[in-house]
Amino acid sequence: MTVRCVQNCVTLARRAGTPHKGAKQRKGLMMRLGVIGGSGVYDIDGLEGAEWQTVETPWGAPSDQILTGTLNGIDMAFLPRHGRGHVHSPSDVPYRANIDALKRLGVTDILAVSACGSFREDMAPGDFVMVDQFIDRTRHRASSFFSSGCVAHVSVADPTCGSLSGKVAKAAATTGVKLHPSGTYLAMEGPQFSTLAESRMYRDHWGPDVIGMTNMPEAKLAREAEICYAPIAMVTDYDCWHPDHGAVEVSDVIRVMKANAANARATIHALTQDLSGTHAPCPHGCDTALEYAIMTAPEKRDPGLVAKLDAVAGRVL
Ligand SMILES: CSC[C@H]1O[C@H](OP(=O)(O)O)[C@H](O)[C@@H]1O
Ligand SMILES: Nc1ncnc2[nH]cnc12
Repeated sequence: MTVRCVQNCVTLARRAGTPHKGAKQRKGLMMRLGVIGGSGVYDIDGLEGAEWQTVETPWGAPSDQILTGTLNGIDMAFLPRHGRGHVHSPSDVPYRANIDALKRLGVTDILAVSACGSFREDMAPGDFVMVDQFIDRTRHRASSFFSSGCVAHVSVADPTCGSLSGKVAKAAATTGVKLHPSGTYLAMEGPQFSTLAESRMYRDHWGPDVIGMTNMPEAKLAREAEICYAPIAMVTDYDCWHPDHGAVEVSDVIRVMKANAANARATIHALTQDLSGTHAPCPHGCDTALEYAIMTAPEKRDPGLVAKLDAVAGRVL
């Protein structure tokens, strides 16, 4: 199935209280849970009415088709960040198309699953970290939907949704995995892993807890699209700073990733069992991030760019 410009249809259906087939009956705004699967997580099982949908966006094609359906009565939309078969390098993931496509499908909340290296002895391979801060060292990626012709500035002081992250943490805890409730993720450009000097500098002077290549600009774009975003980072290695572990090898990462992926799937299942299916107004304001963010006067806006922003910013344009 191909979805083109469905934003208005989705919004109208949700406001009219029309539940998605198989979804729980709801009062208020309907939740649709988006899951972005990282390395090792290319699908999720158990969806009722599962269908891989092609979604077109003004920002190009997303990483892959999007798997929709319901899980424990919750509307779901799953997108493998690197595509099935891991075809997109971290620098080339179409981050804007991915977030736009999820928004276009009516996603209100995103659980972002990622592999990461650790800078802390006590964050060991196999542990999960609820990331709540970022240091953005990416350099070659479009990091905003907005630009000249429609300028907007959203706050990313608190770049993740504390409310959704709390629910994800509770779900992850049911799997028995060791969970760290807070952590700072350094987003590097990649695709090479860090040099020893970089790894030591990050660890000794900058203070991040984990390192990965993909959560930026994803988190910033989710905020611009007014979607609650909860990243869960699954530790696969100690990066290269650790005297007992040496360089990061993909073979080691893949071995740990397989166990992590099973725990990620269990977390997603537990999360859907705990959700009501309603997206209550976000207490942190994620879903109103654009309220006062757009600076460009209406008569000065570029109509072409405004048209491209129909899904992510249609609420305020
Ligand atoms: C396979 S290790 C490097 C690779 O894994 C992570 O991807 P994701 O964040 O999508 O799980 C990391 O960021 C790198 O892209
Ligand atoms: N050490 C590391 N650095 C960057 N990305 C990673 N993904 C998994 N391990 C990583």
